[in-house]
Amino acid sequence: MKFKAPCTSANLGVGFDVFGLCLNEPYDIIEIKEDEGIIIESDLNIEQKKNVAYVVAKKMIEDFKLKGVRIKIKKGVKPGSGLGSSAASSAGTAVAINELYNLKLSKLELVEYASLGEELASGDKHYDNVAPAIFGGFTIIANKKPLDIIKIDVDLNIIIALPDITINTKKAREILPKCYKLEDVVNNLGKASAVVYAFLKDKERLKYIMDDKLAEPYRGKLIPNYFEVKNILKDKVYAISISGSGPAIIAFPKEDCANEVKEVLKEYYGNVIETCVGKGVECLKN
Ligand SMILES: Nc1ncnc2c1ncn2[C@@H]1O[C@H](COP(=O)(O)OP(=O)(O)O)[C@@H](O)[C@H]1O
Ligand SMILES: N[C@@H](CCOP(=O)(O)O)C(=O)O
Repeated sequence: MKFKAPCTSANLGVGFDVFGLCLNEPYDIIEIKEDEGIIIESDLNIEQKKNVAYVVAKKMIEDFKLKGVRIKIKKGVKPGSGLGSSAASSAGTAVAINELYNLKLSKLELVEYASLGEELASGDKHYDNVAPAIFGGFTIIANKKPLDIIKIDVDLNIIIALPDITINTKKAREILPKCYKLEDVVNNLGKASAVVYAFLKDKERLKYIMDDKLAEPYRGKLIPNYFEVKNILKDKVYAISISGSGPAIIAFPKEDCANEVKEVLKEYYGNVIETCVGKGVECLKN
């Protein structure tokens, strides 16, 4: 069987560890078949037990007493880009094993299995990439225990800039403060609520994505020219922000400004991807 496992953009500015958006591309291609034990082949230069796909497969095989799997992963985006590269492989593996062995797990259960990969990759069980990778669309982690995810279908043009540096999510989490000022927390609460409304009814209010006080002030400095580019583009986009922990930047261009936004991002960062909202992991071949 063959699956498309999409990249995702977490946080969307003010929704740290809560908001996530599935992208139509880039994506991993995951091929799976029955085998003895666990065999992971990937184009990453890491031993198989360090591959997020391994920990997800191991737990599912133990829990359901399965024979085993051979999984081949072709990466669509390099790890440490801020586009949920590890989540794409984790989510793709969970969905692929579910389909191969006809386990009939719910999406919430699949997100729980996939989150084991995120724990390995970033040292923290954050669900904001694996949730949209499995559900598609825009997702909200409403509660972690028990896990409750809200999915909203959205339709938006997206431009991603991929600066040519790597930011390790684990390290980008470690540089964040352990305590915040109440006014900063209140700022994000109000604006995150408005972003949900924006996705449902009023795109103009996506502008609140751009006012994050919890992560961007600390992480923006790690991305060359980030604040300058954000300032140049702020009136040509509904919103622009760091994607996940960066360095990728996600922009939602206004309808008549897409080319201009693309050109500015190209000029600063070279590598630009135009895409739209994705549907989550999809089976390409049975
Ligand atoms: N299948 C995989 N795909 C991507 N990264 C993986 C995979 N397996 C293990 N990793 C590890 O996960 C880490 C990348 O995760 P992270 O820094 O969160 O980047 P990203 O935001 O791209 O997921 C790297 O240390 C990488 O080696
Ligand atoms: N909420 C997480 C999201 C990390 O996303 P990634 O794509 O950079 O792995 C965080 O901001 O740490």
